[in-house]
Amino acid sequence: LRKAGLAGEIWGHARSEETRAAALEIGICDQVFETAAEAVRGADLVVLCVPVGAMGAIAAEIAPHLAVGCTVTDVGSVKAAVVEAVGPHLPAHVHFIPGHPLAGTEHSGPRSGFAALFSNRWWLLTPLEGTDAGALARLKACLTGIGANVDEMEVARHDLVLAVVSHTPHLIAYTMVGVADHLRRVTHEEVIKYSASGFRDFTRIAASDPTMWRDVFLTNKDATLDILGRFTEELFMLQRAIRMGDGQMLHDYFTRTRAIRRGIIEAGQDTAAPDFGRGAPGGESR
Ligand SMILES: NC(=O)c1ccc[n+]([C@@H]2O[C@H](COP(=O)([O-])OP(=O)(O)OC[C@H]3O[C@@H](n4cnc5c(N)ncnc54)[C@H](O)[C@@H]3O)[C@@H](O)[C@H]2O)c1
Ligand SMILES: O=C(O)C(=O)C[C@]1(C(=O)O)C=C[C@@H](O)C=C1
Repeated sequence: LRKAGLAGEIWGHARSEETRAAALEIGICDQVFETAAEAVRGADLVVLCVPVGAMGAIAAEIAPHLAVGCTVTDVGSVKAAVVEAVGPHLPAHVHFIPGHPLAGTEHSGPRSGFAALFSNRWWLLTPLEGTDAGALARLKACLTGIGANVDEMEVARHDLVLAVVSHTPHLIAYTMVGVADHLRRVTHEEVIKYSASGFRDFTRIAASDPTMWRDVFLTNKDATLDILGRFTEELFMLQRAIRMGDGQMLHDYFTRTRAIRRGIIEAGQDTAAPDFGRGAPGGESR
């Protein structure tokens, strides 16, 4: 927002003195406050950026302090749970428009942010019934102004789609790294020492914030369990093909998945390109 010149003043809140000081030091906030209530005073736009499970408490705290006509949005990875937790606290004189940028890294904290993070990435909005058209248009203009591609989606559909493209893949990465860690004890560290790039990508994902991902799975339970069930069925099918020596089945399957990957690249949605280590000041490199 700052780089695009889209905000007059940016005020922030974080619980720890260290995080507030970092936000001032790197210049992403003009002022920081010890409470969320102080940080939202007189704001045109409020963005909630806490783990999904913490959204409700923050909404309750800020609700009495929100200006008339203010837009409240969020960046939570799950939408139904946020709508349920935040919506009831907000007064009728504010516009609540839930959102989710499909961009991020395994790093946390203000020093992991960088101006190009949302550039050419999807930012999904899940407007609720009766959302003010003017407020929605202003928020969209703001997000496209920072380089994001904005789309609208219905809340339940968002949670199902994200269970496929983000939540379940994270669970699989966590599991695979757990399996390797268990094996490491048997193989005297060779697993980690010789891990090839496929496994290294899994370890990057599995290094993501534990609180954030705990909340994702606790709040997008049904969709994740549905996709995980389908994943397990496919896995058993592949397991059987390996056991039976069914090379044709394996080849056909991998040909299909290769086409999906190529489709993603052709659509310009390849996320492998950014160098997160370089792009995230202060963040660890991959
Ligand atoms: N990291 C990603 O890849 C990514 C991408 C899209 C959306 N999101 C969503 O964005 C939100 C924030 O994630 P982030 O990656 O910016 O995390 P982050 O760790 O950088 O920031 C979260 C902040 O919330 C604070 N916090 C945690 N629990 C809190 C509580 N109970 N009360 C008040 N503050 C609390 C933390 O101290 C931290 O300052 C989450 O809802 C996450 O699901 C993350
Ligand atoms: O590349 C990463 O580190 C991410 O996992 C980012 C990622 C994802 O693509 O799944 C993670 C969670 C989100 O809610 C949005 C984006």
